[in-house]
Amino acid sequence: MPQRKLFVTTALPYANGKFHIGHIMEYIQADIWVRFQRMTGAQVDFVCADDAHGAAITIAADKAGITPQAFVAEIAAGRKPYLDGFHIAFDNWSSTDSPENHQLAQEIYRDLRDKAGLISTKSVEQFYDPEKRMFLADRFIKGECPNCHAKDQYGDNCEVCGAVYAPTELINPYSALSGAKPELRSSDHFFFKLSDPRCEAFLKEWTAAAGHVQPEVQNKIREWLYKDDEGKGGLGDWDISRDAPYFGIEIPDAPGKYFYVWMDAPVGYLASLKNLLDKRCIEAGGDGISYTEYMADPDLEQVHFIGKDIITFHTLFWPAMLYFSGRKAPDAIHVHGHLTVSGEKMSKSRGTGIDPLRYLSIGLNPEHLRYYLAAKLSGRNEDIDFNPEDFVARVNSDLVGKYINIASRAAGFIGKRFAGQLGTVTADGAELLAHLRSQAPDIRALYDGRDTARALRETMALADRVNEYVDANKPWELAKKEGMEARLHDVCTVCIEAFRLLTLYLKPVLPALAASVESFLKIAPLEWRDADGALHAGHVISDYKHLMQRVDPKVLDTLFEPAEVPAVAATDANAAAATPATLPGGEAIAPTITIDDFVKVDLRIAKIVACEPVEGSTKLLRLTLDAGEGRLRNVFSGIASAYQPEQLTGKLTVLVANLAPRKMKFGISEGMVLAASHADEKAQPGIHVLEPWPGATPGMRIH
Ligand SMILES: Nc1ncnc2c1ncn2[C@@H]1O[C@H](COP(=O)(O)OP(=O)(O)OP(=O)(O)O)[C@@H](O)[C@H]1O
Ligand SMILES: [Zn+2]
Repeated sequence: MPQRKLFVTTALPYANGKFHIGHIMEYIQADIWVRFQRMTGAQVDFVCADDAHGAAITIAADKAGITPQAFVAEIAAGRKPYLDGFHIAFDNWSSTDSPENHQLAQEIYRDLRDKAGLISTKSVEQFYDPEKRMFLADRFIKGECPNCHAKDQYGDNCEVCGAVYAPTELINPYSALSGAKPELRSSDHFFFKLSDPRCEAFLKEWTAAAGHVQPEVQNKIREWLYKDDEGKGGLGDWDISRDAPYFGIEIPDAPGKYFYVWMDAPVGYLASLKNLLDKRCIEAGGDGISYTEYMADPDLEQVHFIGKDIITFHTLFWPAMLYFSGRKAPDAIHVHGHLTVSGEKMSKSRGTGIDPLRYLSIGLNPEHLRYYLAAKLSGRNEDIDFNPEDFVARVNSDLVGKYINIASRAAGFIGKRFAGQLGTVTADGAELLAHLRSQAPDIRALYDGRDTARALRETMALADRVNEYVDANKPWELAKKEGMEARLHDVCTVCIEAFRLLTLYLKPVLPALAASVESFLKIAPLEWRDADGALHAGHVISDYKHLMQRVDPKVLDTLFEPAEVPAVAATDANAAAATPATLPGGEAIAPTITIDDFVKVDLRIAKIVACEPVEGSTKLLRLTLDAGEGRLRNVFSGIASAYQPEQLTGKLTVLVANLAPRKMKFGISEGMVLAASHADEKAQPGIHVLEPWPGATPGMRIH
C-alpha cells in the first residue's frame, strides 16, 4: 500500500480562555487518529494554533489593560501543560496573528477578488458606539426584547423568550461596552459572493462527494445549501469585513477595514503548516520541502477535525474559499458532537464541566480519560457524556481488569521461574494468538473510520478470550504442580505475546502505557505491521513492574467538588495560615504556606486564611483564600495560566495538590481558574488591591 500523506488539524481554539474539557476531547480524538495513521506508516503533520483575532479579544484585552497581542500570548503560554498532560502531540502550535497567516489570508482574498471575481462591496447600516468610537457586534448591544419585553437582552436573540431578531429591533438599545446609546451609521463592507451560481454548484458537488463529510452532516448541510420549494433559502453572501478598531488582518487596498475573524481563522491551519515547514527548512540548513511544494503533492490529504457548532464555516465557506482562490479544497471534515458532563452542557462562563488541569493535578491518569473518551467516540456527529460511575467501571473493569491483568498474571512467572525468557507456544495457545492476529485488519479499519468505540470493544473482546485461556489453564496452579514447568512456560508465553498484540491495538489510545510495555517487553516501538510478527522463544523481557493503577473513585469525586464557603472564617489571616496541619497519612504539611510560595508578581491574589487536609486524600489540601473586596482574575504561573472573566470576591476555597514543596498547584473551584506556584517568582505578601472591572457581571460571556 502506498504511504499516505496527511495534513491534519483540530479547530483553532479562540484565545479568550483556557482549554475546557471539550477542547481536550477534540484533541484526544484527533491525536488518536494521527497516532494510528503513523503506526500504519503514514506521514502525518498535525497542527493547530490560537485563534487570536476578533472583537471579543480586543475588548477583553482592553479591559485587562494590555494589548491584544499580549493578551493572546498569555493565553498561548498556558496551553502546553494541557497538551503535554494528555499526550496530545501536535507537531506545531502557531497563532492566526502570525506573519504567515497575514500573508496567506491576504493572498487568498486577492485571488478570490482578482481571479475569481467573488468579492463585492455593499453599504451596511450598523450600530456604532459614539463613546468607544467603534461599530458594535450584535453581542455588544443590549436592550429590551421586542417580543416579550424582557430587559437587558443581547442584540441577536432573547434569552427569555428565545426570539431571534436584528439588533436594530431592540427597544432602547445601549452599548454593552460603555452603556452609551448606539447610533446607526453606515459603512462599506466586503462580501464573499457565496450566492454566485458557481459557488452553489461547487459546494453541492463537494459536500455530496464520498468521504468529504459524514452522511449525518450532509443532511444538515442540505438545509443551508438547497433552496426550498418556493425558491427561498440557499446561500447568501458572506460579510467578511469589519471596521477599525479591530484586532485582525488588514484587507488589502481597503484602509481601515479588517477581515472578520472567521475569514482568517481557518487560513490559520495553512499558516501553522507553513510555519512548521519553514522551521524544518531552517533546521535542515535551507534544505527541505517548501509549503508550495508540499501543498502541490496530489497525494496529500487535508483533514480537519471540528465540533458540530462550526460546520458551516468548514463545509461551505472554507472549501469555497480554497477552491475559488485556486487552492486545494479539504479532503475530509470530521465532525464530532459535544461532550457533556453528567448530562449537563458545559460552558466557559458557568464553569461547569471538568477542569482538565485539575484532573491532572489531583493525580488522575490522563490515559484513563483518553481510554474513556475513545470508548465512547464512534466517529459520528453525536454528543457524548462523561459519567463518573461509567468512567470508573470502564477503566477499572475493562482497561485494568481485563487488559493489564493479563500481563500481571503471567509476567511474574516468566521472571521468577524462567529468568525472563520466553518459551515456545503450543497448539491451543497458537490458535488463540492466530485469532488475535486475524483481527488486526478489522481493528485497523475501525480506527481509520474513527470508530474507536468499536475498535476498543473488539480489543476488549479479544482480552476476554485471553482471560478465558488464563482461567482454563490457571498458571498459579501449574506453578505449584510437579512436572508442569513446560506447560507453565508455554501458557505464560502465550499471555505475554497476547499482551503484546493487545498493546499494539491499544497504542493509539494509550501511547505512554504502550511505551512502558515496549520497554518491559524490550521491543522496538510497535507499528501496525508488528501484528504479523511474534516474540520468539528465548526473547528476554524485563521484570514486571505494575503498569497501571485502577482509578480511585474518591479522587474522582474531588474533581467535582463544588466551591464551598468555609464555616470558620479566620479574621487574622496570618494566624490561620501558620497553623500546622498533617495529612491523613501523618505526613506534616509545610507549616507556613505563605503567599510567597505561589504567586507571580502581577498576579492579583488573595490572602490565604486557612489550610487543611482533605479527608480521605493524601495529596490534597484545602486552602481558603480571601479576595476581600477585590477581584481574583488573571492567574498565571509556570505551568498554567487562566483567564478569569468573572468577578469573584470574598472567600474562596481552593484545592491544592501537595505534590512538591514550594511548587504547588492549586485550582479555584467552579472550574474557572487553575494556577500553580512558581518558586522563583515572588509577590509581596498581603491583600492586594484588585482592579474593578466596570460592567463585569458574573456569568458574563465575552466571546
Ligand atoms: N463541549 C464540547 N465538546 C466538544 N467539543 C467542543 C465543546 N465545546 C467546544 N468544542 C469545540 O472546541 C473547538 C474550539 O472552540 P472554541 O475555542 O471556540 O471553544 P468554545 O468553547 O466553543 O468557545 P466559546 O464558548 O468561547 O465560543 C470547536 O471545534 C468546538 O466545537
Ligand atoms: Zn424575549
